[in-house]
Amino acid sequence: MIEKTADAVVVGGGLSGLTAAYRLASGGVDTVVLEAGERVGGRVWNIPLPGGKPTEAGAMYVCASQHEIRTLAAELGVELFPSFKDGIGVAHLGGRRLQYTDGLPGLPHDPVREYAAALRAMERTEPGDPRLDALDLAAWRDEQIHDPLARQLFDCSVSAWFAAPPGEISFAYALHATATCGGIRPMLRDQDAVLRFAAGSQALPGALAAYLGGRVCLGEPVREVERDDSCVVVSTPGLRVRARRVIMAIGPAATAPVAFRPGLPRARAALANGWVRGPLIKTNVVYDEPFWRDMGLSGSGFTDLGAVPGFLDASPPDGSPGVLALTAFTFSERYFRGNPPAFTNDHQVRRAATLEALAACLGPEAARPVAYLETDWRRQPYVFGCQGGLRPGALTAAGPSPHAPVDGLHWAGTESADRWTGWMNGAVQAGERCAREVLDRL
Ligand SMILES: Cc1cc2nc3c(=O)[nH]c(=O)nc-3n(C[C@H](O)[C@H](O)[C@H](O)COP(=O)(O)OP(=O)(O)OC[C@H]3O[C@@H](n4cnc5c(N)ncnc54)[C@H](O)[C@@H]3O)c2cc1C
Repeated sequence: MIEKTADAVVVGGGLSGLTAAYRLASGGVDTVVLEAGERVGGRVWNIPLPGGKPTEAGAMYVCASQHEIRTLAAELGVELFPSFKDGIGVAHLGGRRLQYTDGLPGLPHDPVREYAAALRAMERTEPGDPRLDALDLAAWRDEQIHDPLARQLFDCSVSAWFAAPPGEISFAYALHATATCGGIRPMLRDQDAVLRFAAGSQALPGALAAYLGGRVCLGEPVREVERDDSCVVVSTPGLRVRARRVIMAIGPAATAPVAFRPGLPRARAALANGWVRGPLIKTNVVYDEPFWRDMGLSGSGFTDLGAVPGFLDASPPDGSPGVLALTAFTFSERYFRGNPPAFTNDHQVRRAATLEALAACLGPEAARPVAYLETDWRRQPYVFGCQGGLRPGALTAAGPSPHAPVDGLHWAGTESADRWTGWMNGAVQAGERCAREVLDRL
């Protein structure tokens, strides 16, 4: 067993942990980062396209009002560029292919109005009433929305925000999470024009890790966190680090395999027990070129064709090769509809259904990619799914300040963010908040 000492140890080398460690190390604090996997970045992960340019297996885009991540990227010289969005979008709904330039294409007015009214009602609801935490999002939806198409539009939106079934997410948690993004409509408006990282999003954790150098230890899964009055001892199978402060930069679900002595603080235990993991598969479909642009199409759209809820142009900045990125919500009823039971677990079946749906939107060329790259986030060790959220009751059980430091333990990770929780920006903001907490106390 190797023994080390440090002023601060950071558990988790995702964007949040690395941001915290970067701010601490820049402030002269002796810091060690312990990352379970063999790479940094966690849910931010570049994979190669044919020819070698990077694309993203996980998080990809940044919104204009996400100041924390944009400031950090600028500070480290990591370039962002406006994602391609010119041209016409395509929807495939109810067996019809519809084109649109703005809003919701050719859908009947009444369901769209009912959907929009529900979003406004959600925005107007004051959080804080504990009764709202007893409700799940699907129950609230059924109280507010009666038209089946309007319910489907609502489910599409909330699936994208939480990557989890509406029936499992607390309504109060949904209010909290969307409020951290400035509210529902500002959050949706912000996604009209997004930015992407020119060298793939993992360039940002890569730049942080390059600054930190030997302070980052890979392949070190933390199994035990022991604390007493004077210090905290963090152990992996081969390494023990004694420090004055620990930043846990892992999500609530990721704390389950870690033994805390004394036990996990009550509020954090409530979050860990109540966390719903986002079961999601991300796919990048690669073509020699973005052929849809020559057809005047933006390469973005949405469908009710099961395998492809939505897609967007994720080509590199020079537009070569052409890439369509899409996320499949493996929990959704729409995902299963019309597909065989093996669908979620059979790569070939998923590939065929995905290409068929893209061809229905963008024409037969979409069925002839040069590569089809899938990342199943249900199966990534140490990450525990995509965004996710809290089950009914968990927010109340966790109390008013679940992320407050306890006995030398600090809580980072995007799930603890005050701004844009669930997003990369939240990871950066929570990392910076924790670094300030530690700097104030050392
Ligand atoms: C498919 C997908 C698409 C997404 N798209 C976007 C997007 O377009 N824009 C956006 O802003 N966000 C997006 N997100 C969300 C974004 O990726 C996350 O909000 C952000 O990366 C979270 O960073 P984090 O550091 O908080 O957590 P993580 O990235 O989960 O990092 C935690 C790290 O801790 C490590 N770890 C876990 N347990 C231990 C342990 N016991 N010991 C040591 N290390 C441990 C993990 O290996 C991991 O590296 C997406 C996520 C996914 C999966």
